[in-house]
Amino acid sequence: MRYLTAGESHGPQLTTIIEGIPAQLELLAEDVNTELKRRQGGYGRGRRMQIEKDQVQITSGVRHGKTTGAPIALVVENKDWTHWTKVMGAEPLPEGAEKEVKRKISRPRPGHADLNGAIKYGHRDMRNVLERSSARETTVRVAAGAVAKKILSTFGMKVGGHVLEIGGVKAQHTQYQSIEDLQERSEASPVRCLDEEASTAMMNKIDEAKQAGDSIGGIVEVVVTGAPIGLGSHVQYDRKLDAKLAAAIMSINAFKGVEIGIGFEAASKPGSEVHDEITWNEEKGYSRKTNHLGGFEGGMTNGMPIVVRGVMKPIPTLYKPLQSIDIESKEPFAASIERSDSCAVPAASVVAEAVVAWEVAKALLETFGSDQVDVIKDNIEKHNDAARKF
Ligand SMILES: Cc1cc2nc3c(=O)[nH]c(=O)nc-3n(C[C@H](O)[C@H](O)[C@H](O)COP(=O)(O)O)c2cc1C
Ligand SMILES: C=C(O[C@@H]1CC(C(=O)O)=C[C@@H](OP(=O)(O)O)[C@H]1O)C(=O)O
Repeated sequence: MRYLTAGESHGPQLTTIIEGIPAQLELLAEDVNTELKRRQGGYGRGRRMQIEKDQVQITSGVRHGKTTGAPIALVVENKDWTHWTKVMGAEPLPEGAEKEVKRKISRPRPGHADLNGAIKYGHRDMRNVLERSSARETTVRVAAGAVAKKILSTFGMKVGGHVLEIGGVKAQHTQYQSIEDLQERSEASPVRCLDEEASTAMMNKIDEAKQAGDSIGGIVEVVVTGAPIGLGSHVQYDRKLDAKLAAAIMSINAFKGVEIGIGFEAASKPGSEVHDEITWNEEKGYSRKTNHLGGFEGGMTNGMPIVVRGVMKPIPTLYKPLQSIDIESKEPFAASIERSDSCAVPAASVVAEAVVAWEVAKALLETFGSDQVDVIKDNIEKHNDAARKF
């Protein structure tokens, strides 16, 4: 199972081609659109999200609501494209037309990909970098994640995500009864936080940051339930599923850290308070009294819920200018900008769900086969039965 994405932030569309999805999986455009809508929401977003109304077109690999086993192509249009056709066209500009299009971007933003990308690829117009480094790309990663979520739900696994912290405001009440409870309550909060009091304080923080021309980051958490024991493997470094999840979270724009389970807290605790004691009964088989390690030992799932956290830095584009250097004049300047998000942590929690779902679904198919749904289902049932009695 693999996918690539293509598309620029202000180009005509974003595309993903997904390979290795089993045949006979029920998949509707609506399954994808629900996730796209969730990613567009969340308090703290800028004006761009009022322009876009993300909707997927499934152009390959699905027929009459079911996957065929062929590559799946998903396309999402950029509504903003109509304002950018001249600036972003693929054809060479006609003579004299350069003046009509916006001037070259020569002023890199601290914290964004602008300067490094310009030097690496030799672009004196940094638009060639920012168009692709933009988190607009996460639209189609969420689309691919929606397909992964469909695989997981078909085999009894569920994914939920929520926000734990924004701009230093920490959620105090993060307990949930079930994954459905987590999903419902995070959906009801404009910042996707389970703690109602903290939600309000987070929104106030976002307003304050916006008024001050600043931006803020935060922490998100993703939970996956129902994973069989043994996804991933201890036998080779590049088969450890916890490592793949860490890379997936770090691949999201602006993410700077990852924790599995209690993560960094483990540094200050004795082993007796970190390792999860093992139990067994006939009905459930092996289980754990606690889940400090977030569902992983030896790079493999242990049957407990997978718990992954990620930290997002504040958005780099600021209305309050930071100093930078114009690459043409080599003079310092204070950046001025047209529009940006002030906080995208709630939206990023949806992206985090998608990338985690993708890695877990991929590991699931690596272990149990990838051609057709019913065969995979049988394989999982047999495995779960054997693990219970083991
Ligand atoms: C959902 C989402 C929305 C984002 N919106 C913006 C934005 O409006 N302005 C901005 O400068 N960066 C935004 N970012 C962050 C940048 O894309 C990111 O900082 C940039 O690609 C550089 O990568 P790095 O921060 O991982 O080094 C957003 C990130 C995410 C996940
Ligand atoms: C378009 C999206 O996010 C964009 C991510 C982004 C960035 O620099 O990462 C910059 C902004 O784009 P623009 O400059 O066009 O306003 C965000 O709106 C999206 O999430 O769909």
